[in-house]
Amino acid sequence: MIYTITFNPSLDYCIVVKDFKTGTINRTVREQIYPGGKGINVSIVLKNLGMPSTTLGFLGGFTGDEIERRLKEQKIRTDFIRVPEGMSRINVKMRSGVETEINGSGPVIGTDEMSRLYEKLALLKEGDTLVLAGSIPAGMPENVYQEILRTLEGKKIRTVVDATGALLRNVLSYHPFLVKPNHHELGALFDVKIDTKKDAAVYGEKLQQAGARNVLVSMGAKGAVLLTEDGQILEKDAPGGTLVNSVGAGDSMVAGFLAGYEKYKDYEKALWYGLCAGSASACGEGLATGAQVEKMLAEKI
Ligand SMILES: Nc1ncnc2c1ncn2[C@@H]1O[C@H](COP(=O)(O)OP(=O)(O)OP(=O)(O)O)[C@@H](O)[C@H]1O
Ligand SMILES: O=P(O)(O)OC[C@@]1(O)O[C@H](CO)[C@@H](O)[C@@H]1O
Repeated sequence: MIYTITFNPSLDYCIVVKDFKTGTINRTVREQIYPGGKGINVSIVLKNLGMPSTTLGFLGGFTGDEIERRLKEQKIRTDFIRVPEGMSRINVKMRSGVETEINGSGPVIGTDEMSRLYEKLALLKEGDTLVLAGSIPAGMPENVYQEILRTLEGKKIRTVVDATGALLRNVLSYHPFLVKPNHHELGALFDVKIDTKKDAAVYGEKLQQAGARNVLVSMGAKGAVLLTEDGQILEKDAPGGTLVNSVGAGDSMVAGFLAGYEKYKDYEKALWYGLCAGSASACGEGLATGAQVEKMLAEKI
């Protein structure tokens, strides 16, 4: 079974505003609301690609209820822990020529709720996959991802981490199966600017040297570089298409990679699956559907 953890789920309020201006009233020309948070997005795209998963994490308030209701509506298995105070955040994603995002900080997670998460994680079995993705709520220690990987050590659970900064750096020595920074996030870890696939490979290799088994560096419209545990460096352009909404493109790529790897046990095909899922999300409204990904796979492989 695949499990995704979203520490800080959200309702993504996606709006289109014509000529947005600060300091005045702007009105939307289009608005949509989706359940969000990186782990949740991975679960949604996995479901769209025919792979079941269970969403773990923390929810609070009426926004938390709505996130869960929408996931259940999509027949996605949920096993969230409720926080007694505060509400899950609403993240604003605005398109007005460019994309602007305002992400909330989310409710405080208490020690009781954290213990309940560890109880759930203790039930994971050999062969399961755990995806840790996204930011953590304010006040939570930055070693939390590392602690989770530490408790799973030796259990033969495949771990995937899509996080930034210290959250990512701290897990590397626990040999995650996959880490997926984008090129900006990878550059920030080493205080460099990464613009080319060659540089992405150079710095991606440093993550492998620090312990990651496979490193997938996504580069937006430019595609991605995959460094595999068997020593391959695979570079691939993204399938073409016009950007509509990049929210969740990276999460879709993680889902596509996992689905492709599960299906073919082949890194090159998994990379291509990931790219097609990422691009199908980026070039359409909402997250990639199974049909959109299939269409891209069929056209370009
Ligand atoms: N403008 C685009 N055109 C086509 N494909 C895109 C575009 N942007 C992203 N993608 C696809 O999605 C994948 C992941 O994108 P990106 O590198 O932006 O991830 P990310 O920064 O983690 O995304 P996000 O944080 O927006 O979810 C890319 O490798 C590519 O396949
Ligand atoms: O604040 P975080 O946890 O880093 O990112 C949260 C978020 O921006 O990531 C997803 C897209 O990847 C959205 O659904 C969600 O709003």
